[in-house]
Amino acid sequence: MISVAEALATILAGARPVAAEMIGLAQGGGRVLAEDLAARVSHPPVPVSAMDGYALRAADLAGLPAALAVIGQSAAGAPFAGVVGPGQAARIFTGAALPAGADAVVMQEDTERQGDSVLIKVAVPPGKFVRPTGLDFKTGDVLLPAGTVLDGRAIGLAAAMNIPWLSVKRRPRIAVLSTGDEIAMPGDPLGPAQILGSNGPGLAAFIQGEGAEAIHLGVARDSRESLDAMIGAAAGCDLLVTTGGASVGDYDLVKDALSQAGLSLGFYTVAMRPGKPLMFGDLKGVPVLGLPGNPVSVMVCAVLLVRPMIRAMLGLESKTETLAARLGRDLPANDVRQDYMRAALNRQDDGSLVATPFTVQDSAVLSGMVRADCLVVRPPFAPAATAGEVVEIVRL
Ligand SMILES: Nc1nc2c(c(=O)[nH]1)N[C@H]1C(S)=C(S)[C@@H](COP(=O)(O)OP(=O)(O)OC[C@H]3O[C@@H](n4cnc5c(N)ncnc54)[C@H](O)[C@@H]3O)O[C@H]1N2
Ligand code: MOO
Repeated sequence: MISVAEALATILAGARPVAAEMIGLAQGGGRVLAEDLAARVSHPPVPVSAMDGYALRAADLAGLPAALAVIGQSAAGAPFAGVVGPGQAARIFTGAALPAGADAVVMQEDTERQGDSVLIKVAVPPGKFVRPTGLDFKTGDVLLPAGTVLDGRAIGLAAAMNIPWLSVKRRPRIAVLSTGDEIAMPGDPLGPAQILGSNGPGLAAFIQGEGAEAIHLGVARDSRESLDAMIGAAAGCDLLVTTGGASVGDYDLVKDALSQAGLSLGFYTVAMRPGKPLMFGDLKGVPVLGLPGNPVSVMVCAVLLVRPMIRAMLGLESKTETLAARLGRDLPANDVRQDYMRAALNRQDDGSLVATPFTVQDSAVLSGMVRADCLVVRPPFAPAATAGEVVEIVRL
């Protein structure tokens, strides 16, 4: 059995970075930029008003109120072509270009319109309520560097930068293979001892959420024929994740089937709970992560191993973030396996976090994994701990 840190290092060493592809801007949400994005325009392109009001020359407001002749109007998209001279003003609206000659804007609320003139009741300095050219950004500014994960803010900014196409990292293609004679899929007719397969759908959703593409190969039966046929379908993927059939029972055939198919084994069994019968290797250029069948083991391994692997393939920081929290209850001493205990997380009045591991930690209890806010990390051979002690947690 190797340590979790060794297992992770081996897995990450097997992650190959994916290449780039071009997509339309509208498809960019959640994708990772492969190249720096530089603005192709300045924003705003010309000085514009930040308010509805009057564009004028600040120097005309030495004596108040000041009566100015209104000589035209500038609306967003329909600028005033004339020049605002001394003693003159132009009606202006938010986002409209500041007319030549004007150097400030007075808000409508501080004015009184009187036919063809306007009475200005407040003085403003030059530049007031004027957004200068390039206030937001200028042509050539690199605003979104390579490696940015594009969220709504970034997509909006790219649009404002006049970027219709994006070079992004290709989504890693991850094949998911569930195994087991007992597995039926939701909606299937159920035999007497069958259970519903949660690992495939759960893993696929997790993988999609991490910015990769999940390819569900289906459920292999506990036979070499079925396994051999389905393993072959993973050729060309960036990673194959199997679930189940990883332990030492008579029907745990996944490792043998993969070995026969040409797997070069990296490791088998990791000192972690859940997730001990974990396997990693290389199948003719496709990294293979063999997870145990227990649904909680699968989800914990997804968080701790599959996520970093996907992030490494996308060129993103792969280290799992941990936080400090106080224990909400006493815990016994730990054994040789690093424990990831499902726990509730609450914030105390003083702002500190308290993590309370559930009393049932069975790796078959998926509802507990879903109820959990975090995993409490217990290192191998950690001594008994009392409530209030500081522990490391991984938020879910
Ligand atoms: N003698 C030993 N027995 C076991 C050991 C051991 O060290 N010695 N390790 C235990 C641990 S820890 C784990 S974890 C399990 C892992 O076993 P397998 O990977 O072989 O998993 P299976 O036996 O195929 O399944 C375990 C459990 O999970 C259910 N399962 C499987 N696939 C799915 C699925 N797609 N969706 C939902 N549930 C699934 C399956 O029905 C079993 O109940 O081994 C222990 N035994
Ligand atoms: O390692 Mo198993 O995943 O403890 O249940």
